Amino acid sequence: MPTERVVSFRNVTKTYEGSSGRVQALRGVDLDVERGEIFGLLGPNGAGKSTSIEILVGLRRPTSGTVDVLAMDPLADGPRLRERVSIQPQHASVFQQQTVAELLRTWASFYRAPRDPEQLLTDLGLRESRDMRVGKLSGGQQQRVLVGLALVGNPELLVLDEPSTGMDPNARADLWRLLREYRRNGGTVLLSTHAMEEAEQLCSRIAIMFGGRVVATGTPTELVHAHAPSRTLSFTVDSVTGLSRLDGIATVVDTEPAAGGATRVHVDSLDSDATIAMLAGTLGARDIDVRSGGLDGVFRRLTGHEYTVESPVLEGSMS
Ligand SMILES: Nc1ncnc2c1ncn2[C@@H]1O[C@H](COP(=O)(O)OP(=O)(O)OP(=O)(O)O)[C@@H](O)[C@H]1O
Repeated sequence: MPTERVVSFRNVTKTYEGSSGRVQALRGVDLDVERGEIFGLLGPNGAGKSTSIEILVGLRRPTSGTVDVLAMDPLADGPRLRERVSIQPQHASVFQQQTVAELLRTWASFYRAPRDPEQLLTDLGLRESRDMRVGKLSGGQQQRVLVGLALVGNPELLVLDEPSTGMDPNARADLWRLLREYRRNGGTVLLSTHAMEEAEQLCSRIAIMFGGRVVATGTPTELVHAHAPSRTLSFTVDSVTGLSRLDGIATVVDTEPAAGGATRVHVDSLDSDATIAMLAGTLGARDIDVRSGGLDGVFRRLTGHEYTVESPVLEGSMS
């Protein structure tokens, strides 16, 4: 099936002039999102996710580079773009006095072909809160309302900046269901997230951002294969004397005593199939457990950091 590019960034840079100097938030971002994707931007604090999103919807002007969204320039074609692209508002604080239903109805009235606000209330798990003032809702419920405001216009492209922040697991499951259904009906989603699980389970493709650049792009599986292919296997053996047979296939990273004088062994391997065959065969290992490094492993490998690390690039502080 031919793909249709919905978003394209080419060598996009953004420099902020701040009180503590110039901050180079984007240092040459290239990004392509195709129609029908749920595309995730993943990266530590300060990587440039929000700046990219704000440029994408025309809220900020890039310092240089080219941005194309549905064949439009977000700055020059703002009003036309906003009919087809919705972004979730960042804060519910400006809507404190309205009830949830009033707010969704008002917002729906801005669009030509909105979704049914009442159905959306049900889909978002907000039916019982429909007559409550937004200011009285919990943080997670307010977050659902903000996502609802982006969805009610029934856009072609839905842009969400950390949509599941503050949501409990049920709310997050509701959100994922809604976004998958929206995609099945032809929609495209671009979202930023700090949650590896969200990126892994929800997103069809991911761009990992770090220090104002996209450092890797691919499906979650492609990224894991390319950047964190090693798996950790844990197993129990009665004797450790045979472990040397794993040389060349797996590396022992830890051992610990287990019940009945046995030993629990943890190894890393790039060839888990061969390792399992050896463990189950000659070594007589039991309780074999296999774990992938997952996107966590990819993230550590590409950024050299655990998650949520500040990484601003302060021009003034560079020699
Ligand atoms: N209005 C602004 N003025 C000056 N610097 C800014 C401004 N907005 C963002 N920055 C800086 O630009 C860099 C990128 O910020 P941005 O908010 O785009 O990152 P992010 O990946 O969205 O981070 P987070 O995960 O914390 O939301 C950071 O160093 C940030 O401090």
